[in-house]
Amino acid sequence: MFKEEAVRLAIAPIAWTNDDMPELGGNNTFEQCISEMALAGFQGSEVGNKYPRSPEVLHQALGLRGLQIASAWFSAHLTVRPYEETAEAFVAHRDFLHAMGAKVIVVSEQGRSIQGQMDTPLFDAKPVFSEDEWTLLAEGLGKLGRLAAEKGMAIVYHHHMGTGVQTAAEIARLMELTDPAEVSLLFDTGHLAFSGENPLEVLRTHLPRIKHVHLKDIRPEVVQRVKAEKLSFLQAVKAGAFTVPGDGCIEFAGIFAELAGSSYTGWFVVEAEQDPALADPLEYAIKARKYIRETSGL
Ligand SMILES: O=C1C[C@@H](O)[C@H](O)[C@@H](O)C1=O
Ligand SMILES: [Co+2]
Repeated sequence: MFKEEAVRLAIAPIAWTNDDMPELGGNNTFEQCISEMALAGFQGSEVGNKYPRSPEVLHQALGLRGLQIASAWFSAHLTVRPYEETAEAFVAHRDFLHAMGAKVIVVSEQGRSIQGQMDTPLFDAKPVFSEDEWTLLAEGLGKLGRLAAEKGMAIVYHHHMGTGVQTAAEIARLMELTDPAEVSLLFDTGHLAFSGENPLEVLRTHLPRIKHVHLKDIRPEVVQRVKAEKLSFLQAVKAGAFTVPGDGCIEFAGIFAELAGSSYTGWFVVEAEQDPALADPLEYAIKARKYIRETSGL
């Protein structure tokens, strides 16, 4: 179904140790995490809070297990802080990822984001950007895109629950305001479904700009609870709102077919943050790998 060598499969360390809540999986080591990724049949990883920041040390540990770095998250604050502050942190992040051989840099604007607030209801309080904020975001992302291009890399914007770019309309606005040569898009199935969007429609609308894919599923009964009980994003994650592809309600067969028929090349990253005490990361990684093989042929 997929063209040979077009797509490689990675898995994010967030199922082993959670960057947003380091107490989740606090006992899981870096070595256990990457060994289990390889054991489950993955070729790549994103970067978690327990990963060594020395490219040499990280290369050595990953190389032993046949893994590569696909990318890593970067929090931008373009709408709330001077551009130079974001740019300085971005360049350090870019150079680390470049040394690791990654081609894309995941960027998410965190200005007025509620994703890290434990008690703020997710469906009541997400930021809605003003015209000035949209301008700051679009112009700042354009500049970050040019900084990425200096190293032959691209930025991929991560739409995210609880942020100013969450809905399909907000994604469309951002894509309109930015230059495709400077700003590409990350397609995260789980965040779109959680927000009430149809992931396949968003994929079809923006396919030429998508350069990175996060595969996560949602448990609809938990999403209902999040709305009814006014839970926050972090409480939703702890309650099990996200799971691996095939374990929730998202229809992945159509999504894989659409991507296979396109010119997409790059990584698919299984990214399903759950409490590792409740959802064994190796068991779920194996489950995801099997489902992707059966549904996409990868
Ligand atoms: O890509 C991601 C990175 C995480 O830190 C984030 O909260 C998660 O939901 C996600 O999609
Ligand atoms: Co994601």
